[in-house]
Amino acid sequence: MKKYGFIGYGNMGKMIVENILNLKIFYPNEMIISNRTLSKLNKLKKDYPDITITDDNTYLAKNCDKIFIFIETPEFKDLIFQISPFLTDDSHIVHVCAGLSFENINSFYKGSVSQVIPSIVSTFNNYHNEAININNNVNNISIGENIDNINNIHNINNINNNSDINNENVNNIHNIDNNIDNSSDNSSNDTFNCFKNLFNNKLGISLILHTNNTSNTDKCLIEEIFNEFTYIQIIDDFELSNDEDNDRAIEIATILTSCAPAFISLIIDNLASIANLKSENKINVDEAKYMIVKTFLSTFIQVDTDNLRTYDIIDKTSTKKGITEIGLNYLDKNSNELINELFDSLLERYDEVKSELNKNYS
Ligand SMILES: NC(=O)C1=CN([C@@H]2O[C@H](COP(=O)(O)OP(=O)(O)OC[C@H]3O[C@@H](n4cnc5c(N)ncnc54)[C@H](OP(=O)(O)O)[C@@H]3O)[C@@H](O)[C@H]2O)C=CC1
Ligand SMILES: O=C(O)[C@@H]1CCC=N1
Repeated sequence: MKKYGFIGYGNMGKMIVENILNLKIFYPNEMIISNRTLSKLNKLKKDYPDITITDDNTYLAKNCDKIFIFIETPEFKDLIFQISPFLTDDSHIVHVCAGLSFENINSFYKGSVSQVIPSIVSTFNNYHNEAININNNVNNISIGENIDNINNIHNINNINNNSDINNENVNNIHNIDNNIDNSSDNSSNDTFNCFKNLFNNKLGISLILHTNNTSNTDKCLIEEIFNEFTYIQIIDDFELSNDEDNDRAIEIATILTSCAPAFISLIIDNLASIANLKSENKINVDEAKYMIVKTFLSTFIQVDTDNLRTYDIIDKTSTKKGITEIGLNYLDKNSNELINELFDSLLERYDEVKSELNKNYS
């Protein structure tokens, strides 16, 4: 029986592997995890003795058809060269490498490939107990139930309509334990629990793309796995179209979903330190952060649930002859340029990364 293989246990690999384990999507004994530095996997092995760990990617490739690759983008080609002797017609490669196009890969590997662009904010593993509680709810949802709700991004076909969610592979995703003890709940995690419940136990967005030689069974398996813990957006079957507009759309979507958590965090930090300075230390940085985060979170929830639209919030906050309006005018005048320049610098960086990849992959 082939296992599920996961190569690379850094930020993305660790998050996704731990989500899969915490949410009991696969049994540990059907997973092989490989990392260049084997010692990084010691804790995982201690926590899940039935999991197989290795630093030998060829061993993993021999024993797995479905292989998830979480290594740095420039390392991808060498890895495929290393494991390709062991890949078969049943192999399916799933990678998370930002900037790597199907065209790049097609120049040296013709098998079926999916690309997933995850986001660090889909992390459930820091909340292990809560994640187990989530599983209680997840178990009540038939796998794939939310797939109908998936949005697509403009110009790009939506989810594969003929995916069969009852197919054999999807049945390999297990939610093992239905009898979860909720007593581990504690009040310090109330916000996180409320948030999870509000958002159907999902955090962050994962963008998903498949090559058109990917079977519906394989597409469905990947979509179902990520659908368990993130909102998924399928960008389907446009690969190898050599359409630069599509590339840009994916890059922008990546910036909005994958890079943005870092930008938002930086804004929180800067707001907090300036609040601390301006209040002459009367509000310390942690207090300021608390106020900012709770306010951001509540604003996002209002907008996300359509309870209050952005327009309503702007309008209802700016009391006539009040204070907010001055700030709104200032931000409106100055933030467009800042955001424009931010996008320009990120897209410029994308072009550099792509040109480097094109050189190496032609
Ligand atoms: N970080 C993010 O928020 C996002 C990242 N991505 C993409 O995910 C990919 C990984 O990023 P990230 O997780 O941040 O990177 P990290 O550097 O945190 O992790 C990379 C991991 O891959 C391991 N590795 C590298 N080469 C090999 C190899 N040949 N065999 C086995 N293991 C190997 C490294 O091992 P070692 O321990 O020896 O260094 C390391 O643990 C990138 O392509 C990035 O574009 C996509 C969306 C979001
Ligand atoms: O910074 C990066 O390259 C990765 C891809 C998107 C988010 N982090």
